[in-house]
Amino acid sequence: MNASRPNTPLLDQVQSPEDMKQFSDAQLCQLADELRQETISVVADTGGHLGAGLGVVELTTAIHAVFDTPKDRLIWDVSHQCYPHKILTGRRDQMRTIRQGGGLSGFTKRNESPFDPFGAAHSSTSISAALGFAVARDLGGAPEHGLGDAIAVIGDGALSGGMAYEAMNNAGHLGKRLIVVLNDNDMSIAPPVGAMSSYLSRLYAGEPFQELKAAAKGAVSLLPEPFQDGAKRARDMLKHMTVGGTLFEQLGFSYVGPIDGHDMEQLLNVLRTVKTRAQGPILIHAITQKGKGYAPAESSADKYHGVSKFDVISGKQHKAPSNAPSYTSIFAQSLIKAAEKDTKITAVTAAMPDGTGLDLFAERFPNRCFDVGIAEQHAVTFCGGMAAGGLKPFCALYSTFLQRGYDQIVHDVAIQRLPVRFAIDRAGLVGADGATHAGSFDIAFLANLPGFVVMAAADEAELVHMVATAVALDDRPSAFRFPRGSGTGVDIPDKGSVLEIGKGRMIAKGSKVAILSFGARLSEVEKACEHLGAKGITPTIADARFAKPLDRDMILQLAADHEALITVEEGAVGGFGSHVMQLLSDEGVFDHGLKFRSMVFPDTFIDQDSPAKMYAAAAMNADDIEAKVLDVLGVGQINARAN
Ligand SMILES: Cc1ncc(C[n+]2csc(CCOP(=O)(O)OP(=O)(O)O)c2C)c(N)n1
Ligand SMILES: CC(=O)[C@@H](O)[C@H](O)COP(=O)(O)O
Ligand SMILES: [Mg+2]
Repeated sequence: MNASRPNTPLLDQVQSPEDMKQFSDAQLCQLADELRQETISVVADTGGHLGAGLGVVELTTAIHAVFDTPKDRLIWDVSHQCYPHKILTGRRDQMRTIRQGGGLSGFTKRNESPFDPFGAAHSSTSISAALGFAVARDLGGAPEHGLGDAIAVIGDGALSGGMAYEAMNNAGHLGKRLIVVLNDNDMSIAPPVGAMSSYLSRLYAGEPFQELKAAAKGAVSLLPEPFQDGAKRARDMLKHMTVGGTLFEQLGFSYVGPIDGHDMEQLLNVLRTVKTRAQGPILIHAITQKGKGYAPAESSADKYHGVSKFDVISGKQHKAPSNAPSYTSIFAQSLIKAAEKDTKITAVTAAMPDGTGLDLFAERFPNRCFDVGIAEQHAVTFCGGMAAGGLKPFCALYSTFLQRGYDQIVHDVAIQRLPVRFAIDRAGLVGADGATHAGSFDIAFLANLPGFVVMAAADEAELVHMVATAVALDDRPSAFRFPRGSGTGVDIPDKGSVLEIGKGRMIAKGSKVAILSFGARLSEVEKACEHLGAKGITPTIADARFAKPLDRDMILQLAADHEALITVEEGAVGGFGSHVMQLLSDEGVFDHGLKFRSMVFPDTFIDQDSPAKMYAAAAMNADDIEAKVLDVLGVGQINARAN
């Protein structure tokens, strides 16, 4: 814990936004300052998402001061910027548990507070959800707190996601009262990309910001004509403030801005006027700074998007030492090596260049690396097009975000049997980001697609081989998955070997029970078998490598040679184990009495914790595997432990 806590006399009086209502504007300014210090102090102790929260401190304070939350529904896009919001909405005392087991979520969550009307963590959903609340309000839906205004706060990065436009298209057509605040800090996780980002910059680049500030003192003048009393004067002023009809106006929104999202006076004036006068959809364009008010964040390249615990004075983060390189870096290095030899290799990231390691690839091959923004659907089809055009695209996405592009995988890749290579990072349970970020479903949703090759790396050496295999596999789509974090520390081959498609490998020959692992649980399987060995039980261990196509020969042989077969995978039901079961059933193996167990994630969403504890909750650690073996062999756990 950082020694001193900030002095927060006003914040100490706020248990809920209701308590802010009697504050003067000057006090609200001070409250925002205190909120910023408190946010820094919390995240220094816990780690988590910091830069985005610091950028919306004034916005958060002003929205809660002006609007009537939770009756007015405030929806944070992605919601990684929600820490100040949580502090103001009755959760300050629990903030130091954030992202930990049993603690607060790092994102908004419906079951955590009525002030979180809609859960988020994946991007670009806020306008759709807010529009849903607006329609529910107008059609008489009246849950617990009644329904007031619907307010979406969406970042410029999130605005690169297609859903945001689908929602604006619908909202502009419906014409319902809906408030969208565009929190434009000219940053995503990495610097933002794309034509939309350039467009937003043009909306304020040439503007004399100080003049705007002055103009905003009379906030009414910020509003478009329908809301103006002095229509003519305001129209003239608006001409200075926007670059002619904005895209948002063309879509049917009233556009207000750009305004200074750190100027409380401006924000309060604008929000109060919007609250009083808005009729249809309105977009308030607020210019903010990611990391605002904390020098180490402001000056760092990533604006302290996501940080470990850190020292408040120096800003130095306490990163846990690692004994092995990360899977991500092994993937990136392997791909770079392959791309040095094969000029057809390209790589695509959806706004996660650092997270996927493609920042390294981009340094080496700037023309062959594409950051498409938060646009996973486009990323997949874009790769489909490149593959159809004769390139060898690697679509590098986190498992959880790949979910966004599923129809594109089916329709634009699999049905056309296009050789897109999916490098699926963050497969399995990821830890502090919790259920929204768990990579649980990709095995199931890919292995059921005809023609797909689906691999999982048991360790970082295997990952090197799988990259080589994917490069070589040029007649159909393929995917290889690997977990978040450090590898196991095995020797890493200089050069990957191309694996035989659909062939697993034997790790250890034993008897009675065979454990067939798919992916990175293999080390836990080996640990379990060490313990079992001490009890006189020596399972056979095999690494399947492929969930599709299955190694039929190996699986049928394991079934023939053992009393029991157990599959283990880091994924939900419907994946590898289900395919093995289908094979065994089709081949009539169960007719002859094979005992079969499939270890998969339970049918629940597992909340955030350390990965080891999440795997314990999923009953998939070494001791769970050991217990499963004992159970299937009918050996009592207690007796076995006593032996
Ligand atoms: C669908 C999806 N893809 C990727 C991400 C990862 N991600 C989380 S925050 C973020 C950047 C968001 O930028 P912006 O909306 O501008 O918010 P800021 O952090 O700048 O406040 C990204 C890419 C995500 N949450 N959801
Ligand atoms: C909010 C979000 O989606 C990302 O910031 C995510 O938390 C990053 O996760 P990694 O730390 O695994 O890259
Ligand atoms: Mg941003």
